[in-house]
Amino acid sequence: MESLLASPSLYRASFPRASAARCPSRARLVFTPAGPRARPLRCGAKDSILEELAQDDMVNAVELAQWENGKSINDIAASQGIRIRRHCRPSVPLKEIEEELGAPRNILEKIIWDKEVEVTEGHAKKPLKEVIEAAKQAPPARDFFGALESAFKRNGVPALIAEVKKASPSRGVLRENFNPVEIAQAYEKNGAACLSILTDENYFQGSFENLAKVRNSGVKCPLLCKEFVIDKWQIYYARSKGADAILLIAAVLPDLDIKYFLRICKELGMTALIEVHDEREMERVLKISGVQLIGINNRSLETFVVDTSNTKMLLEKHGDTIREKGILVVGESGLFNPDDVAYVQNAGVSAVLVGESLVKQDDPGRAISGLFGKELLR
Ligand SMILES: O=P(O)(O)OC[C@@H](O)[C@@H](O)c1c[nH]c2ccccc12
Repeated sequence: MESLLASPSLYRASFPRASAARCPSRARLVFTPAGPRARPLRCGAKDSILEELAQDDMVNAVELAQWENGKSINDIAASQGIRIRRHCRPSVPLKEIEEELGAPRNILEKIIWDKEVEVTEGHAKKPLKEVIEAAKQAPPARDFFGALESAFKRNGVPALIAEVKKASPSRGVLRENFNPVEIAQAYEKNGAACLSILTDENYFQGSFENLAKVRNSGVKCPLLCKEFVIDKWQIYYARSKGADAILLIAAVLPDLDIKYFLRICKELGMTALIEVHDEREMERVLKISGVQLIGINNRSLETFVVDTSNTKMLLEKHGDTIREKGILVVGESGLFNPDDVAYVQNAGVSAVLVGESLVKQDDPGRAISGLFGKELLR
């Protein structure tokens, strides 16, 4: 079976620089998703993306050493300050996993544990090869980053990424009569630069079907697939359904995974929105080359606490580096009125990601001028 949770950390044994002789010890240590006896690791197999990363010196010595020593993904993550653990065994009943790891420590960890199961099912339904092929057949990706840049210039207020969001674990159902296409069209008509479509079903009542429907409805805005990405399969799948951009959450993904997934996005012509919430995540992400777009989430996905001063605090500290690198920043979550938008704009964002305050109103399209205090030009 193909490596099911295909994050690069689980590809250690197939890393081209790793010698075959050392594979057996790594094979014992590497967590394979279906359990320790799942399959022999393919020692000699190549992963061209990792090969490229290594050649570009994107993979640093510490990362290489971690691989070669067969460190588990949770150890690597913890060494980078990541608190979210993976269980890596989607076919094992959750009860058994909880006996070993304890209950999920917070909602984000729970979401990720469920996502591991979901992604494995996805692989079984549609093998990676097929998904890659479908992604390559899809019409070309639209320029998500460019759309944000030009909308910011055109309007003089942060470009809007308007979110098509039915529900969330913190707020429950936001809109009963939920028609994703109608909402998307209303957003576009009223000046949204880009749209964000939630695809997680379990916690946000979203779907890939919604993404495809919006893409096929004639909406021209570039689309962000709002997903909890842990595996490259999801990126190809999102592209095959029409996504132009994908969210990568630094609280969940070790550096190497971010680098690896960025490379896939580049290959597919997609933009990656890298989400950070705290100082440590921001520092990690700023060290990764090729990052164009950073989202600062004002909401902690671990506690649900929303605090817009988070954007200000992180930009006060890192604004200079961000400007030097030409990175564009998106202020995410908890924005309700023109004062909120002005506050994050003054802090230095060029775009905002807004769901609740638009989707809850009778007319989500008209809600846009209320949010900005003026009409947006398209
Ligand atoms: O509905 P709000 O508070 O306007 O937030 C939108 C968006 O920022 C939020 O949905 C979000 C930001 N990052 C995420 C990661 C996963 C799920 C959801 C999110």
